[in-house]
Amino acid sequence: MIRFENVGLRYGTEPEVLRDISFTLEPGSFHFLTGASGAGKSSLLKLMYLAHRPSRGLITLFGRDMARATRADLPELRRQIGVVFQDFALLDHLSTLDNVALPLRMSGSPEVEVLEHCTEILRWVGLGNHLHALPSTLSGGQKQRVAIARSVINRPRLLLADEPTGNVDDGIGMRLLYLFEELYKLGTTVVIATHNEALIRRFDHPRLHLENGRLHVVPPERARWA
Ligand SMILES: Nc1ncnc2c1ncn2[C@@H]1O[C@H](COP(=O)(O)OP(=O)(O)OP(=O)(O)O)[C@@H](O)[C@H]1O
Repeated sequence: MIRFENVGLRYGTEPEVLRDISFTLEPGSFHFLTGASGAGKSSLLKLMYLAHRPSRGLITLFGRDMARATRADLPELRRQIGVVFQDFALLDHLSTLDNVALPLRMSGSPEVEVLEHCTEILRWVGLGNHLHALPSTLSGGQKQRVAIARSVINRPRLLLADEPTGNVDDGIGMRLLYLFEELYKLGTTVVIATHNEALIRRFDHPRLHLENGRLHVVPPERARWA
């Protein structure tokens, strides 16, 4: 699904933020991505989403060498990826429901299904009473839930989420993680960056841990009891 070989990333002329990163994510796997603030979690997710180009090394996504991907290839590749970044990237002029519906409408789903699925998922994330609200009228945690609903609505092949439970209480955080867990059970490859150790421990998944610019894969048992 994704393979990194000796990938490095630097911003401008600064020292590398990520160094010699090598790992493979098998299709249908679930990993947490951990590390201290500033360790490079968001940067790594952005490399996976092709929002940054690596300074060196090779990235293979969906079996394709990304060094050969052109700008014109990006939309089709990204359509297969659900993302929740920290800025949520909602479209301000669209309602909650219309934001969530975007991926389905772009893929040509029948409108009856679009409305049914979007309403159902928005109810699940606790926003059933905000279907027609504009993002500017929502709280940070509510916007985050809209972004999460949008990221999972079309069952992407790959789901990347950056601190998806950062602005919600633990009860809603668990609900959101179960949403990702359901997607994983349906075959989606999932990577979730989080600082929330309590939530991580409830799930039996390995973690990708970043420290000093390097990445270590920690198996589930150690991830659980570390
Ligand atoms: N666009 C950018 N330009 C320059 N430096 C950047 C940029 N984005 C991130 N950095 C730097 O790269 C390093 C890693 O940042 P990143 O946001 O990837 O870390 P993080 O692990 O996601 O942090 P947090 O947990 O606080 O969100 C930091 O030192 C940050 O200042």
